[in-house]
Amino acid sequence: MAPYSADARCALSVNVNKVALLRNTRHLGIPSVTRAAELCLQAGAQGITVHPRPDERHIRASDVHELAALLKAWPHAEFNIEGNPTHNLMELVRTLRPHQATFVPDGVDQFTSDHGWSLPQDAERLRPLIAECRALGVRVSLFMDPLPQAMALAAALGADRVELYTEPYAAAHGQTGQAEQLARYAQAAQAALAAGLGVNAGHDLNRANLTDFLRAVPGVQEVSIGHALIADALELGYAATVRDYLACIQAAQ
Ligand SMILES: CC(=O)[C@@H](O)[C@H](O)COP(=O)(O)O
Ligand SMILES: NCC(=O)COP(=O)(O)O
Repeated sequence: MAPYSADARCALSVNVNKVALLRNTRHLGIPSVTRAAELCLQAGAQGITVHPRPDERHIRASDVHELAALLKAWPHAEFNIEGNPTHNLMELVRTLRPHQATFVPDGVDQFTSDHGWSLPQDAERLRPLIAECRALGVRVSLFMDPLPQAMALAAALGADRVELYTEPYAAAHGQTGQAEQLARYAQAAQAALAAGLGVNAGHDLNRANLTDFLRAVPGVQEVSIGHALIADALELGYAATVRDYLACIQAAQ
């Protein structure tokens, strides 16, 4: 894994879960998930993220296969598949070998992702699954709360990166607790970098809070953004929305 360089720009990976959620409310196949991904890539997004949950409430296994096929035409873009590796994630990783697998400790019926892995408690379950992904050439990112003391444990498991769960920061943005949250995330990122891990971030990031986060938290290589970005795209269109988010990232460089 190449170490993070200060001049590396943070990549935008668009999570298209919510396009699938809308698509699934009728049997018409619209809005198209692959078309949404293609338009976001054409506008400059550096990757596509999906979280195919076991109940297929939004992204279905068929979507994941179709997106993998689409991304073959975008060699510089990355495919990030999120999920719980003890549920349905590994079958997709073994078959499709995405650039990155993000391990998320969600339960089957969970409303949305709302916490990271508990280390060392989860360590021994994760270790062989991380090793299998790496043997397949798939980068592993662990979805983590911003706990500095957990970062060395994540690295010791063989993870390549952590994804900092950013909902607590997003909830505090624009409030009195914003600076305290940013300090938490900066400390966690510094601990991750010191442990040789790459740093990703995601959950409830949006155009209002993204630049402040990237200015305060060092070394973020990738943000995966879905809910707010797709909501913005309903108003602005995919291309203009992606360009706005890229501008938010650029403003922090
Ligand atoms: C792991 C994470 O924070 C999100 O990527 C998650 O995929 C959101 O899932 P829903 O889109 O089902 O809320
Ligand atoms: N890993 C975070 C992600 O992919 C999207 O999260 P959100 O922007 O939908 O909250």
